[in-house]
Amino acid sequence: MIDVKELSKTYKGVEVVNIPELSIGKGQSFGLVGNNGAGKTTFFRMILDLIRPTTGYVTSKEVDVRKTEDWKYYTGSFLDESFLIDYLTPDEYFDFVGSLHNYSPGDMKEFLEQFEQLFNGEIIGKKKYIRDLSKGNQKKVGIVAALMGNPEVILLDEPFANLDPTTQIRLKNILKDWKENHQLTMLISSHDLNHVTEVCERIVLMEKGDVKMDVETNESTLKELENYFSDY
Ligand SMILES: Nc1ncnc2c1ncn2[C@@H]1O[C@H](COP(=O)(O)OP(=O)(O)OP(=O)(O)O)[C@@H](O)[C@H]1O
Repeated sequence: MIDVKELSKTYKGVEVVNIPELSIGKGQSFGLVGNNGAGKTTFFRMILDLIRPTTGYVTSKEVDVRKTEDWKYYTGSFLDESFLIDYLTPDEYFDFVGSLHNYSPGDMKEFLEQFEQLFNGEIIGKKKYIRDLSKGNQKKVGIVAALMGNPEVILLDEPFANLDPTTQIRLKNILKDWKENHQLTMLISSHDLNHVTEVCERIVLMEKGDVKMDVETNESTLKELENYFSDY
């Protein structure tokens, strides 16, 4: 589904991403971990064609993401708040994103109903601008908007950060459900080793731009990661 070849990014002579080859299959849940500055967000930004690689390329369904817009129709993403339109209310923002996917009011109602628990009564119908929401609630808006249009692929940067424990558990269940029932390909970067190993069937660990570990998640993965980071 997503393939990376000879991908690198260099800033001022420092290589911050260097991934010779990596493939993410359709329906895979792919977890990306690594300390601050490891290159996770830079990697995701290159997948989304938000920054230009220094070398190499990313393909989605075998087409270079820099060469067409086709992948944008089946790819949802939420990397940070800059993906939102913060002078809108969540309702207005969902209507806007929904209009891009030709959602009818009925479609929208049905779609949003799935997230009632996640929203916890704080998002819909509150007449609050997105910029005035808490960081966690902004994140909920961004993640839910990224799921609109039933994407085939979703990229989420730190989806669990800023969420309260109850919401983290709800989000985990939503992500697992979408992977199961919508065959969603998920790319998730996270510092939360517990959550990411629970949600993702594959874990890639980056350090200073390089892939240091690429494993299928099993019962010892969490321990291995904890050991890796504690010995770092
Ligand atoms: N526009 C830029 N100009 C210069 N350096 C940059 C730029 N963007 C990112 N970097 C550097 O690239 C490296 C990788 O950053 P990146 O944000 O991808 O790491 P990360 O793994 O997502 O980190 P974190 O876990 O802190 O979010 C860092 O050293 C960062 O300072």
